[in-house]
Amino acid sequence: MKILPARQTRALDQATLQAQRISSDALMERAATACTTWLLDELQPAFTTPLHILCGPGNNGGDGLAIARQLHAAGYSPQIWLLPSDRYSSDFLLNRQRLPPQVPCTELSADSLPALPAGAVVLDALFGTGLSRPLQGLAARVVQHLSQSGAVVVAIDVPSGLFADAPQPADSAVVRARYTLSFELPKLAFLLPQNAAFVGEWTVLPIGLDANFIHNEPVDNYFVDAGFLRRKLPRREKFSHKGTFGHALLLAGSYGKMGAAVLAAQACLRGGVGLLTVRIPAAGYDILQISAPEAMALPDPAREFLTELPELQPYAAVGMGPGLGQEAATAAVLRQLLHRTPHLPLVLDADALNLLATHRDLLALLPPDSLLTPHPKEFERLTGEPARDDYHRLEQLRAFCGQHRCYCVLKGAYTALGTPEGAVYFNSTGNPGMASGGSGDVLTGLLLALRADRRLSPLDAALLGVFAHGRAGDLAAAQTGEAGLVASDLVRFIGPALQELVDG
Ligand SMILES: NC(=O)C1=CN([C@@H]2O[C@H](COP(=O)(O)OP(=O)(O)OC[C@H]3O[C@@H](n4cnc5c(N)ncnc54)[C@H](OP(=O)(O)O)[C@@H]3O)[C@@H](O)[C@H]2O)[C@@H](O)CC1
Ligand SMILES: Nc1ncnc2c1ncn2[C@@H]1O[C@H](COP(=O)(O)OP(=O)(O)O)[C@@H](O)[C@H]1O
Ligand SMILES: [K+]
Repeated sequence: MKILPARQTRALDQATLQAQRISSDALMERAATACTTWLLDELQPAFTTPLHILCGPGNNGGDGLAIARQLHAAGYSPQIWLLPSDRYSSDFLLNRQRLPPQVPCTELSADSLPALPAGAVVLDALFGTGLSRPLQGLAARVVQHLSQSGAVVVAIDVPSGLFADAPQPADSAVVRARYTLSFELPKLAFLLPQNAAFVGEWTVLPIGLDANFIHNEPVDNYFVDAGFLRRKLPRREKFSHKGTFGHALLLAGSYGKMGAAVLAAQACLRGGVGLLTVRIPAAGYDILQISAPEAMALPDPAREFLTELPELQPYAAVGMGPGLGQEAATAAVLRQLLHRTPHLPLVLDADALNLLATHRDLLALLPPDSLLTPHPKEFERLTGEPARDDYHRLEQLRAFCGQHRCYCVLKGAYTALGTPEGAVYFNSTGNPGMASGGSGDVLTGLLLALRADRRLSPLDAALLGVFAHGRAGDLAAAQTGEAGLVASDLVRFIGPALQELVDG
């Protein structure tokens, strides 16, 4: 799915009206119907639940008024609270007129705020994508009142006060929603950790906006769901052989961190690689042979950390990083690797990234289309500059990928994949159960397998790997629970996660 900035959302609105020859109030009615249906199906309030709808002066408020009419028709008793304004949108005014007289409608003021008992349901339809400045005065007072109540807040389109695709000043008043119901496409704001407390659980409700316009509109940001990846992972042909899927080399492990090498190796094998060779320090030889017998071990002459780069000729892709440590001799191995692999697909993670950050001249040696997988701290070391906020970090991601012509997987909830062209793809799978040691090593191994598969472009390999890794986490958590999830569980579910992508 594409992620459209607020200004393009308005153009999409207009394109839909023209393409479908409908009036703007008919589109608003669709949006309201989608929200009302969600409320009745998912929230299932009792007829006695106090239902308050806060309406602003624009089309977001218009949505709120239309939802109120629909809820009234369904037998509920919503109460409307209007934010006074000197200018109302025409569809707001139309829906104000259409409101049955039995629906109570009160103008908000500092002395007239709704009483909100715990358990009341409040629909926040104050401001949506038309927010042009931070909330102040009465609107801010209403938001504060809402935050202090124990009400269940459902934001319509966007929590009021939250910009859909830009940061707001610290301490701005923003609605803290339990649920956010957004139309057609997700907003960038929903995907950033700094907004989690405002957005709550978000859902995208399809309202039939013009697919043609969406298809043709250039964007910087994408949300990757299963539909987005349909048919990107080819099935294994009947007469394929292990050479078809590539021979990967993994450089990983150090004394005390051999498990990282094992996890990455197992994940690479489950990722469908044709052959895997693992370069581990000598002390890891038995450990690897016993825990990943399908992999070939190529022990380093040194016992505890890597000191020598093996011959690279046989390999289709090289991964380096998990459990590596940051010894000077290992940095020298990374340097040799970068010098000798101008055209070999590379996956770099963990200490390989930390070594890049401390030996910054190495960054210039990165072969084009290299794939880096930092978590936010590793990314900060790579850029050498702390991000001001999550939006700034995204700009750093675009700049970094552009400057070094690389793909960079910035890990976390909604992992963000940056491309050399400056696009960012947000992943939709995964869960907090994956926030435990070793999950990243599994990702590295899986990505290495997909980069060794010459059938896949660098972008598709990265998208598929990140998605399947998170999906494996979701499948695993369904059995283990989130707290009980460990990285080896991810390995067990890589196969099923990839198979889902093949089967579509
Ligand atoms: N395509 C779609 O997805 C569809 C979208 N639909 C709905 O339309 C919504 C967008 O509607 P919208 O453009 O009328 O903007 P909205 O957010 O209601 O507010 C604008 C008004 O608020 C004012 N204002 C702004 N900031 C302010 C502030 N801080 N403090 C005070 N005032 C402030 C602003 O005034 P101004 O900035 O001009 O001074 C203007 O009067 C969208 O979120 C969705 O709910 C659906 O109905 C159909 C399909
Ligand atoms: N809250 C979360 N939701 C979804 N995925 C998560 C979450 N927390 C962590 N992950 C995923 O788990 C992995 C953790 O990687 P990393 O931080 O490198 O761990 P480690 O170094 O311990 O292996 C990443 O792929 C990340 O996207
Ligand atoms: K809103």
